[in-house]
Amino acid sequence: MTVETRQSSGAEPVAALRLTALHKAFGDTVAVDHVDLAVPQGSFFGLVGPNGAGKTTALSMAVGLLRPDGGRSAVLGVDVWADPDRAKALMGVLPDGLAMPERLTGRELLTFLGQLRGIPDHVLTGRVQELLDVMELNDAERTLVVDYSTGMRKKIGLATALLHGPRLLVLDEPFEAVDPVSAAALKSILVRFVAAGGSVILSSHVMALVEQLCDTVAVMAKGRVVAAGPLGDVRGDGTLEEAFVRLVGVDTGDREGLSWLAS
Ligand SMILES: Nc1ncnc2c1ncn2[C@@H]1O[C@H](COP(=O)(O)OP(=O)(O)OP(=O)(O)O)[C@@H](O)[C@H]1O
Repeated sequence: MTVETRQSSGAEPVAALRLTALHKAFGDTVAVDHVDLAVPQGSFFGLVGPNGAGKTTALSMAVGLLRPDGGRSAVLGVDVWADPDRAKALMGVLPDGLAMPERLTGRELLTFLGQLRGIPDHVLTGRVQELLDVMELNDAERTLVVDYSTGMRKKIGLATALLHGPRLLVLDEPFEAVDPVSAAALKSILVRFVAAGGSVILSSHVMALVEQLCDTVAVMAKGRVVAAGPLGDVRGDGTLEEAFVRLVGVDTGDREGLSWLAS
């Protein structure tokens, strides 16, 4: 598929993902408040924020899983809501709480999804085997996805996101519940994906992981982006965790209460 990699003016590269005034409210709760965000092509982008900041809602709208109340999302210049087929071919998505056909083995699931994507059989068979190898899911050859552990579900979810060779990966908490050995393997896949020109957006609560992997970050709080840019600019002289606490205004002072725990 041909996609634009430069704006028509010729100067600015097209963003891997661009959110423009993206907005969503659930009743009186404004989950995402007119968010503007540009994720540069080739970046490893970390989205962080406290619980309820709006990360999952923003990413769900960005990838076409949740209809926004307003605003736009474009992947490599392709509007996700106006041209979903083209946009979704460019993206691999690991959503929060991924629903997938569960009464299939990992191999069956990947083969089924690859066929839905129109990947020719001779290409698909090799890709499925490679993904099962890399994710170390071969030992679970006869296990149905419904019986997978949480970490195994993350791994098969990431495999489904990679299957069609996307240009952008959007991953909601990809390392949650993944053991350290598997996490190291997943990290190296993602680093290689970015080195080969792909772009990754991941949300995480683990600041050390974001600092280790990401070159660009955005901090969300109360539905808004309160800081975004190169990692070094956002964290300043301290750690990302210190910058996060400063930016979201977390109260870290001593708290009263739970005195019964000290007895
Ligand atoms: N389907 C829904 N119905 C009602 N409110 C919702 C729904 N989804 C999200 N919200 C609300 O929107 C706000 C943002 O939630 P969201 O899940 O996007 O945050 P988050 O940053 O991903 O949080 P976490 O880090 O805890 O996963 C929260 O106040 C949440 O209660």
